Amino acid sequence: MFSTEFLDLPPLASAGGTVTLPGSKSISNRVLLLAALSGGTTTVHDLLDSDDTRVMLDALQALGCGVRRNGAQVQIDGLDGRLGVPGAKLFLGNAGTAMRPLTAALAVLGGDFELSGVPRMHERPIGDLVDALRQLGCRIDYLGNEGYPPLRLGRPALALDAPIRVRGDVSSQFLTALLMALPLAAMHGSPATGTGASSPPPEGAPRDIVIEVVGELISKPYIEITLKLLARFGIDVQREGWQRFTIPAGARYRSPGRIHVEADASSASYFIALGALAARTSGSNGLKIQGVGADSIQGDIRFIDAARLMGAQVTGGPNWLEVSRGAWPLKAIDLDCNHIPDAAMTLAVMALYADGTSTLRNIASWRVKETDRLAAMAAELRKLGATVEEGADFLRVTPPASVSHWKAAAVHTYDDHRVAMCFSLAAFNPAGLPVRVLDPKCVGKTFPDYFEALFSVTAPQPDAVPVLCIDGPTASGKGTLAAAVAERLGYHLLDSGALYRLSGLAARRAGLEPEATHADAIAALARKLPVRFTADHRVLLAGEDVTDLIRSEQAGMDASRVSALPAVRTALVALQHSCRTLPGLVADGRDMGTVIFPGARLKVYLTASAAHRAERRHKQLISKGFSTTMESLRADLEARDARDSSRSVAPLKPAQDALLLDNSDLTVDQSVDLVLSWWQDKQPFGAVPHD
Ligand SMILES: Nc1ncnc2c1ncn2[C@@H]1O[C@H](COP(=O)(O)OP(=O)(O)O)[C@@H](O)[C@H]1O
Ligand SMILES: Nc1ccn([C@@H]2O[C@H](COP(=O)(O)OP(=O)(O)O)[C@@H](O)[C@H]2O)c(=O)n1
Repeated sequence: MFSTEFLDLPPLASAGGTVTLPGSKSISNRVLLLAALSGGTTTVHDLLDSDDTRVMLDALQALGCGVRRNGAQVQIDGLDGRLGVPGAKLFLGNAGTAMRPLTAALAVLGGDFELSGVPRMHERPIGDLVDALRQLGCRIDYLGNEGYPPLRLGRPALALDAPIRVRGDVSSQFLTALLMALPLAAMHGSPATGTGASSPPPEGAPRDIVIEVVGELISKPYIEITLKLLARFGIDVQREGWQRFTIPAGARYRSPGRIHVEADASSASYFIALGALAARTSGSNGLKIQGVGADSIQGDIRFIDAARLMGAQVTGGPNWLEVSRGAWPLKAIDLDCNHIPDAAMTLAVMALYADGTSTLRNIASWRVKETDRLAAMAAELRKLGATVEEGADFLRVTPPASVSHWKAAAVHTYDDHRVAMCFSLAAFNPAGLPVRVLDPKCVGKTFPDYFEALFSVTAPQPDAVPVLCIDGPTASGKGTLAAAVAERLGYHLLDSGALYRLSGLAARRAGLEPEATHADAIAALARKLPVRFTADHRVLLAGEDVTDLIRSEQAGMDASRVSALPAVRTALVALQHSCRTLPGLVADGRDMGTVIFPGARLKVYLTASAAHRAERRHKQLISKGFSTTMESLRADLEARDARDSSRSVAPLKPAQDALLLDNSDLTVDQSVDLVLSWWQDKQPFGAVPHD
């Protein structure tokens, strides 16, 4: 996951290959709650690992459920309708799929619970659910604003004789919450008085429980998911149209033992759109999406129909889809999107590539999601150059009038995963502009590795992957600076010195003195270096961890000597070029800006006085347990400077267009901030990274 302040997406050109999607958020959290309410143990396969599911798992654990994780598999020891650790205070982040069903289940069960979340959660209405629950005798108090979390739940005196009425026109999550909670009452009958949290509700006469929906029910497909999952857990709800739902008397949750979570159909929408709007990467067979098929139980899968209307070609099987570009430009649409509220956001971005004005209707529910999505989408689409009309419940998008009307935008994401994922698709703009996504980690809500998945199936426009070079003499702080800058930008890091150090080590191990007579043999070793850089910054040579070994002064000297051999330098070129991958690269060395990446967008030539460098290296080596003296170090580094600067091939010198930075009197943080400000100046997003 990218946890950077922003992520710059270079202009993208094509898509191809296979992407495997994470499990659905809606299904994951419903399954977790149902497993918790059932008796026995449920093994959940392919559970989504995200902020919202973690929130739910933590809450269930706090309520006394056994939770065991084993990769994408989780075992839940259910409590057979007897959930409840009295006095539990549950923090539910911004997870509506946890807040609503838990409110209902805990309010029906009774106990002293407090449910709260992040500030945005306290702006998301819950009054209609609370009204419905109060109607049936639940005791619920608002701890903040009337109609919104946080909530305190007390002990109910359930009255289930009359049908329970719930509004269906604000969010279908209210009805889902009631459908999942009320079998608790049907299971035990309706107690006349409140029940203790830790003791089972007393038995009464089991009776049918009826829910009536007031107003037109929105997001019906989500209710279908709820009903299908309830059936898997032994509860067969009878439905009359979308107005009346009956939970039969004596209904009882039964664990299915094991259950698989489908991949998220809303997440699939970004890749369906990608296949529809990107050219096919040469040599690939189009874009395959693994984990969800056209017969999915999730309503958002109907996004396929909308994408087809816009021109996408979609085929598929039970657990996969294949998408490619059909009509191009895409065809403008005018569509009622009530049945695909989440995925419809993706259509708004596809509309940027359409042949006219598109209108998305009946999407008022966007206003009460993670953010006011109608306002958010309108504002961010406008930043890209689109003309947008925002109505109470519709959005009308006209693409930029011509290529030159597209604008490079820093997209604000409002802590809303879907806004971030949608706008990544703007990187296919015909103007070849990059797109900045602010706060990219918000995708953690449902799809933590979204951007990694996107990069794995997309190809950039030629030469579009940005490179930032940092060259300079030994111990000037290149490695430190490069690593910090790469981390702040979310870019890959090329420590080219390590490649020369590894080549020197490989030569030594092969019994070759690092000198000209062995140049070809060492070059042959360098060309096939069995090197691997791990995510935790270790360097492996043929599987052996040599991270510390290659940092000795001896290894540095050997590196300097092999690096003077032209054949070795040539042998390492392809490996260095192969590191330039999405979303970008920070390259550290001696000739990054002069030879390897001459077209790099920013080149920094980093120096510090010999005295400062010797002192820094001394501290560094002593802290790693190597014994050395300042005098020998200074002599070594001056010898290395001389050799690096005087060699015939790729001598150490600043590139003509490099910016010089003498950091003798700067701290590491000051150097990092300065280089990032230079980088920022090269971007088309304006001076400040925020809007
Ligand atoms: N601006 C700086 N001020 C003080 N010390 C620094 C600075 N930059 C780097 N250092 C320290 O100097 C040492 C050598 O830095 P390193 O990044 O390994 O240099 P290089 O890659 O250029 O050989 C490290 O211990 C590092 O923490
Ligand atoms: N791009 C590069 C990187 C390193 N090198 C050589 O490899 C040696 C080790 O590189 P390094 O960056 O790890 O060295 P230090 O700067 O840390 O001493 C240097 O002394 C250079 O001679 C090079 O020639 N070209």
